[in-house]
Amino acid sequence: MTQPWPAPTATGPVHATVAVPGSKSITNRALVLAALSEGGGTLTGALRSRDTDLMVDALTALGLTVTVDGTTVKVEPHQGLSGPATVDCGLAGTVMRFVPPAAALADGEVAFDGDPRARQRPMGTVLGALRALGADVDGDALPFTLRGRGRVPGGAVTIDASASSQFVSGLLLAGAGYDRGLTVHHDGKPVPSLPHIDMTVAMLREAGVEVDDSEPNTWRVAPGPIGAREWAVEPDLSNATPFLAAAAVTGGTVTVTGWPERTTQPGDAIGEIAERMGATVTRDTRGLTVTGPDRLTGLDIDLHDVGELTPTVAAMAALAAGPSVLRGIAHLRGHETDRLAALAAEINGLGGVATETDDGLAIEPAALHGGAWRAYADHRMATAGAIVGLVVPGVEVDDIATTAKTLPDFPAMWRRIVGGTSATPGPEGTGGTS
Ligand SMILES: O=C(O)C1=C[C@@H](OP(=O)(O)O)[C@@H](O)[C@H](O)C1
Ligand SMILES: C=C(OP(=O)(O)O)C(=O)O
Repeated sequence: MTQPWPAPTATGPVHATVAVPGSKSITNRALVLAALSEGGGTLTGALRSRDTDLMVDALTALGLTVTVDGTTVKVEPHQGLSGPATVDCGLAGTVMRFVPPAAALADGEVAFDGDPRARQRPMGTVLGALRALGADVDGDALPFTLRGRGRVPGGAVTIDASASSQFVSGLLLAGAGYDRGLTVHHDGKPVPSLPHIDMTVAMLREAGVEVDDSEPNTWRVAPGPIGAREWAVEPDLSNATPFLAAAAVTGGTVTVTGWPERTTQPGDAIGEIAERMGATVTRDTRGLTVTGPDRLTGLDIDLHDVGELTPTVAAMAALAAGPSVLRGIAHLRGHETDRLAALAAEINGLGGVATETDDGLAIEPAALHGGAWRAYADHRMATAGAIVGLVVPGVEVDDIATTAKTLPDFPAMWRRIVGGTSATPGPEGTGGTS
């Protein structure tokens, strides 16, 4: 356990320009697609973090040559994946849900495990689907072993993806490699994080794969080769949200540079959310800029499509002048931690009034005081504590190092923006010196 991190308190409005490193979701999809393309692939602007290192390590364990030079990552041309191999999923949903469907195409045994909490994250749907598609794998959760036979028959499968969009994305990413391709049909409560499935579909198409998503809740991937290509990774817009929140909660102005004009990243929704809470938001050639009001207003919002933003939005809501209701996010109970329980506990621990509902959180305005803020090994819980600490003196995050999951340089970048200088990625692209 690291030392508690005294969250820096802003002495006035935060003004900064921030460049965030590449998107976790795009980086790990591009790596999987390069691993399934005989020509490999090159990523520029890739994220370097625990989750993406775990993906690189997984592909290396499966016999590929992956070279990493700063934020350029190259998967060399290859003849396919092979075992025996051991894959450490850490706590990365993208590794535990994306690699097994790809590894089913490997020749040889592949053993998967991860952090203690990863063993509790929902996984049975993916393994059940792989069995139905003809892969040889036991179990319903980590750890498990997959016995790859170099090919998967594929075909149609019906799953309940209401616990995670990653179940669908993982299967789709590998489906073109299955003999008969793949049709995934969802049957159950609505699938969360649909923009992340749109991201998967868009990237598959960019790699030359035919995907039919014209029918709601059904995705068809035609069998065929995946093209080798260069992937220019967009900045991680979810990781940008704490920095924009810093402006929103202090009445300052923060610009995140390189904001894409069009994107499938759910982080794009932060503009509309900040506006609804009273901030002014502009998009121009410099990026996306948020200017905070004197005091944020609360909001009632369905975050089902953009659940990844919940910790940031909850932190903003805890500092707002009016009540908020965050809905549509029951599936967050299966994230890095039970995020609904964790957010309610930590906000209440500082004197706030947050209640878990069936599918989200209700947060009432309250005067917060300093105290401990637990991160629960969850990068976004840690950054939510940092946001609260900007305006509430004496907040101490127990494990700020957990931000290394997707943004290893978060503490340094945060210190710089609170100190009034710009934060840009360093030579390794992980948010170094400005
Ligand atoms: O596919 C992806 O890259 C992701 C999908 C979402 O997962 P869920 O659908 O489980 O929320 C999101 O929360 C996660 O951070 C990344
Ligand atoms: C839910 C998240 O991560 P994972 O990819 O591990 O599911 C997240 O980053 O908010």
